[in-house]
Amino acid sequence: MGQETMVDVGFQLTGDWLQCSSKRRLEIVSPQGEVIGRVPAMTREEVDRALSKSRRVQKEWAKVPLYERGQILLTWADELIKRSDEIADMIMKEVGKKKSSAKDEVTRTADLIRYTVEEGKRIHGEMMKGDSFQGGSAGKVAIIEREALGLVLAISPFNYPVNLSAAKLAPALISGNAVVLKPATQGSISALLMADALMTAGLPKGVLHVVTGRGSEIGDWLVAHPAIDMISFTGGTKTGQDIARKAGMIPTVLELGGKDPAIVLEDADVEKAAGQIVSGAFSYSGQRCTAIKRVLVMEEVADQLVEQIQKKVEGLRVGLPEDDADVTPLIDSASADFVHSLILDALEKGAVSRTEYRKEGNLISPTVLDHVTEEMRVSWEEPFGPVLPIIRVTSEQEAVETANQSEYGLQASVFTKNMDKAFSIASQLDVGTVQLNGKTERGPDHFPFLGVKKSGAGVQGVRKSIESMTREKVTVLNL
Ligand SMILES: NC(=O)C1=CN([C@@H]2O[C@H](COP(=O)(O)OP(=O)(O)OC[C@H]3O[C@@H](n4cnc5c(N)ncnc54)[C@H](OP(=O)(O)O)[C@@H]3O)[C@@H](O)[C@H]2O)C=CC1
Ligand SMILES: O=C(O)[C@H](O)COP(=O)(O)O
Repeated sequence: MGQETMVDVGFQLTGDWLQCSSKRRLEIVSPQGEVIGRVPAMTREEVDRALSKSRRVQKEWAKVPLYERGQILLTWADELIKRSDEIADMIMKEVGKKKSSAKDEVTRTADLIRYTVEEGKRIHGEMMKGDSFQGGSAGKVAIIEREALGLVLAISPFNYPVNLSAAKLAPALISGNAVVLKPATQGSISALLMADALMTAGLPKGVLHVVTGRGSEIGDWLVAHPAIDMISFTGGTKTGQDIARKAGMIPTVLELGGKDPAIVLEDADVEKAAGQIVSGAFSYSGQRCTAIKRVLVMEEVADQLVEQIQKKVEGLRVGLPEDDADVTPLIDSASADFVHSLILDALEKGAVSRTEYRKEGNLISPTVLDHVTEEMRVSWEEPFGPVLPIIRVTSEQEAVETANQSEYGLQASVFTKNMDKAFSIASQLDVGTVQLNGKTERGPDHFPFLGVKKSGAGVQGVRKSIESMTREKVTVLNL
């Protein structure tokens, strides 16, 4: 893709850069409000055309020896590293992530692809003999293999446009699936650059299609398309619920919203906890599903913790991604207005701001709200922005109950030096993952990653993703 096509990119159809027949384009507007490019708004007919050959192409791809599929993916990882500056630059412009984090996203993606290839090669299936079951015969032998599901629909969100797309593509492709990727509209140029690196690496034409267009316009068409065999979605809870309803019997993995609490007990290393909480709450301006989105702190250490948090927040750089600021403008004005409304609601209801609150366009200063109570929306709603509510509690039981009252259940952190208490609290929390004395986060990427309640269904993480995109196939030998 040359420099001019960066401004007006085509879409990936059967491995070629094509322009849409409809000539309709979507403008990609940066968080600072600048138009940085245009992508095609594909029509339903074009989506149909893209998907119609997928089944045949997938069957051919699944026959390519696993080692060779792996080599293509490894070349893709190398290619991403070669182009990491260009891709990181686009991530920075398109979704407003600071350059160093954008670069980390590309490196992390290459690492994830390499690990996926290793893991994919080690999935060998199993063999069972009938005589281990009462009355069964040793002459009956089951060979259990894992085979690709077919065509995987990967739908990714804006906040990791490269990493969360590749985290679906790599496991799908290593196990012999074809993929149609629908990236978030804001983030789609970065995703297309990533896909271009994969085509350069030698992925056969038609194994991957990248479909651009508003989810609200083509999403339903894609999700309910008869060619789709599996859906891997990361994004908001409401969108995920809609998809689950429309997908019917198609297997789905959904990674959705969160309201991750950090529980701080009276014996915690308060300074360490504050450092982890600030990094967990404010990196990429809080636009992470795993961001710490509320603190539940024991009254005895609350003042001390708040003071440490405040000090560390004052050290955050607020500004533009180009200046490598920690807190940068939010993805769009709707998000910024939503976060603003949560902060105002809390302040009106008596929360005390420990930081000076400012909003300029989509840039919201990192905001620490103390004495937050359950009447305030920010106690329960996911801001996806740089605001941290502090809720003071008087017992561990209260902390656990408040944590579990959320409709979300992605992750939680517990800070304490008492490991017995830590494990006891962890066992009571209704979440996918509990981090003891560390911030909530997805990585390392080979760990299982999942949400319960409205945070998701199914599990990602390299091996788990491969398993979710394959099924068992049993052949029985009757000797
Ligand atoms: N648990 C997890 O792993 C993660 C969860 N998230 C969650 O995602 C949200 C923020 O991401 P955001 O991108 O705004 O989420 P959205 O749910 O708005 O969008 C996610 C993806 O879904 C697409 N989409 C929108 N409507 C439909 C539809 N009807 N059918 C099919 N696809 C559709 C979007 O396309 P388009 O952009 O064109 O609208 C985009 O590609 C937060 O709630 C966050 O917590 C984010 C990252 C990780
Ligand atoms: O998209 C997200 O927010 C994630 O999947 C979380 O990833 P992270 O914990 O590595 O930021």
